[in-house]
Amino acid sequence: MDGNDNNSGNKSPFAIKKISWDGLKITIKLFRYILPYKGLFAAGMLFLVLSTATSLAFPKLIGSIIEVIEGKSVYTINQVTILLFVILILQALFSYFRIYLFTLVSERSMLNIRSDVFSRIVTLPITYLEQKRVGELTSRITSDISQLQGLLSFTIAELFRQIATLVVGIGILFYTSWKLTLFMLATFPFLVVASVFFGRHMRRLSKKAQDELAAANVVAEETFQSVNVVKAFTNEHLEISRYTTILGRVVNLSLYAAKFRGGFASFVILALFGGIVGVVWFGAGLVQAGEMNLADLFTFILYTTFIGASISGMGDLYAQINKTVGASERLFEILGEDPEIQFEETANMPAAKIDGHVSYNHVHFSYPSRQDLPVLKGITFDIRAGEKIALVGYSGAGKSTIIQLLLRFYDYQSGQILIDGKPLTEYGISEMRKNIAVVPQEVMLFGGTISENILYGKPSATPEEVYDAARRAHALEFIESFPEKMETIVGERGIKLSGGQRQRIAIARAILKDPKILILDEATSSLDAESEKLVQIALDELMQNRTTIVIAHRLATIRKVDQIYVIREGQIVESGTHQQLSLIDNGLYANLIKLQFEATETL
Ligand SMILES: Nc1ncnc2c1ncn2[C@@H]1O[C@H](COP(=O)(O)OP(=O)(O)OP(=O)(O)O)[C@@H](O)[C@H]1O
Repeated sequence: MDGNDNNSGNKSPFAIKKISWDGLKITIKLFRYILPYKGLFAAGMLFLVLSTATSLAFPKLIGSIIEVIEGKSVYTINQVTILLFVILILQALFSYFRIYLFTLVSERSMLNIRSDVFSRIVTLPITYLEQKRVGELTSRITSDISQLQGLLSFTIAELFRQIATLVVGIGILFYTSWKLTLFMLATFPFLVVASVFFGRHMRRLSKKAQDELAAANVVAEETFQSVNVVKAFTNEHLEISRYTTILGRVVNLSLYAAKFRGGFASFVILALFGGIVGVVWFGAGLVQAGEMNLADLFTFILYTTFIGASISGMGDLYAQINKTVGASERLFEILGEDPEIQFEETANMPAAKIDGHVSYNHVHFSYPSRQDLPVLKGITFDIRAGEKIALVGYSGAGKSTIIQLLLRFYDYQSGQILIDGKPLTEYGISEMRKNIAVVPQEVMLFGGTISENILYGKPSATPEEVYDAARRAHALEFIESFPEKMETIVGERGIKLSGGQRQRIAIARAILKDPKILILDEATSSLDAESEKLVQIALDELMQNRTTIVIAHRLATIRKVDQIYVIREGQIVESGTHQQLSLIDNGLYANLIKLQFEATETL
């Protein structure tokens, strides 16, 4: 499965595809998002037809003016001019409604696609999301969807207009003078062949430039995301040169492409006007021979320019459709992935009623991305409801992995995890996660107020409950010291909270969630004594009457737990209370204690 998933990422970024039938079908499938607005869309189409018709009537009317000048018309110049104005006004009105209606439909349907793609992304399993870069996922809901929007608000109209101009225009031309039409059409193959040739090459170049630009964006994004690391390593210079190197490639490619685009534009001018000169020459002969009148020649030339412009625009249009098909395929790939949970479930599913008895029986696991490397090799332990245990061991031993399995981020390969005697897999993912709260090592706060951040634990909580949770987490001490109190903005654009303060917010979140099972991933860095004491008191409060698993990094804090499991290379090598384990001669736990003790001594 994973291999297949990766395949799409391995395709050469420069591979240029023809618009495939399958791709088109996918794009058409996305049109189901327009269905709710089909009335508006049909009205837009009507205005498109009308505005195209009025623009096609234009050359005919100019021809009529010539007829008036030649004295061959029953109308006066003023009458024809008024008609021209009426047509102009109508065209302006029709275009206005066409643009407005198409934009309305595209904005509304894009809103739905965007939110569907976003909800699909957040409900996809971690295994899928891990393979993607954040920038890649972001560009799905930004540039790919904008591309589709372009299709709706611009490309469809252009496509229709150009095809209509071509078909109706050539029809009128045949009607006016079939001889001149055949002559004119004979010059077209040049334009068409050259358009196809140049168009294909241009697409290849612009795809390359786009890929390079995307790579540059990834560099920029990664730099901004970890700007602290960049600065701490004084690697600004490295990042700037990484970015400018890629930008240089983008510019070179674009300049190379510009040469072609320039050449193509010159060619179009030559071919188009050359064709017109040819038509004028041939047509003038026909007029002289009395086979055609002057007004028809005028009309003819105007239609020819319209048609020529349509044909030369076809290449661009093809490229647009090609890009849209690509974007739809990528969007559909995401929409076609199976989510781990239904989006409605995350909001509405109540927490499973459990006591919190957790047992692991011979659990074996390796990560999907590294299947050959067993990470857990037969983990067995039992935590009765309300008991507290700690997982201890060197970095990389598998402690966090044990927790990730409980949260169902991944599925284990063999063995069993039971909650209250029932296999974990028999519970719904959401109903089980609603019973678990995690106080992570690094607390991440969302941009917003403190109260919003605490509410993250239970979005339906009342302000009193939030206040109470903050009090029990000993967070009120610092929250009350801010002038805006609970409404203080934190996160990227707000004030920065200290590590201990952020931890107490996370504890308040967990208190509000009121879970049966609690996971404490201890912060590796120690807090100052005062903060440490407050966090510890808050944690003691939180742990009461909950099954608790502590991933312990600083052993001083776990003396009170009921049982300690020492993990080494995916196996439990020692278990017992702090007392029992510290007495084992040359035991791993005893050694870890000694190491930490020595480390604190030397500080
Ligand atoms: N998402 C992942 N994909 C592949 N391998 C992973 C993934 N996460 C962890 N591992 C690997 O699994 C092993 C166990 O990692 P784990 O994070 O469980 O260790 P840990 O005991 O929690 O370490 P630490 O104390 O440093 O957090 C490591 O070898 C790690 O490289």
